[in-house]
Amino acid sequence: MYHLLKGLHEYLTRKEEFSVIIIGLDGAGKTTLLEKIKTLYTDIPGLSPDKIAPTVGQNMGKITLPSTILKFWDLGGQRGIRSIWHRYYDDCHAVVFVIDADDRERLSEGWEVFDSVLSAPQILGVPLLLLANKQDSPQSLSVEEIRNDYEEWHRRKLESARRSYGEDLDVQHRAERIASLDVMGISALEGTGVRAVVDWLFIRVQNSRRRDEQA
Ligand SMILES: Nc1nc2c(ncn2[C@@H]2O[C@H](COP(=O)(O)OP(=O)(O)OP(=O)(O)O)[C@@H](O)[C@H]2O)c(=O)[nH]1
Ligand SMILES: [Mg+2]
Repeated sequence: MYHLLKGLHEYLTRKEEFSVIIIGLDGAGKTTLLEKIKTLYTDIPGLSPDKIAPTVGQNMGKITLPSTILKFWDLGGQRGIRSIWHRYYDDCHAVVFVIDADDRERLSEGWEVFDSVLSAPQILGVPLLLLANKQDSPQSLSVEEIRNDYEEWHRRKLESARRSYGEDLDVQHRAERIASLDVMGISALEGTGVRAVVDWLFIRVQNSRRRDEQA
């Protein structure tokens, strides 16, 4: 009887675990975001920003939500480390791409990398969120400006690709993904917008799981 009740209790209180990867260029604020998420959602506060060093490899953090555990993988963004990202693609349920909206000089480098993430076959159907970080900085580009900048960059890239190689078969699919792309503004440093990001992830991982089950 005890085992039966224990089993029933475990069944009723079980939590499903989903993996979220946080990627983007070095210095975009990924680890600052993960540490802020830990502070807001766990009993153990995350590292304060002055204790955060560039990530060599990965950091992991878990948070518990109603019937759900979100497991975050914050991956190093330096050029030489980006080659490990793809190893996490097969097992992730959502992708968060962080852009430094305060660093105009590295925007096109960021879009180049973002574009390769968008076209990675393993994550074509996975929920993807673009974050315009550092909104606390007065010079930072707004969410609208970030979206426009990416669309403009992408349009220019397509034009030059068309000139060199003709029409790309993948264009239609990519255009749809960009049109439905969600972009949110946050300050990982101050925590503004961070709860909205976690809410978005919570809803999207549940919805995409349901679609998997129906398929
Ligand atoms: N003003 C401001 N600065 C931020 C914000 N988020 C991060 N930073 C700063 O940006 C710098 C880089 O932050 P990290 O979190 O280490 O960046 P990262 O994306 O993890 O970098 P890598 O680990 O090298 O890939 C640090 O000096 C942070 O304090 C933010 O929201 N606002
Ligand atoms: Mg880091």
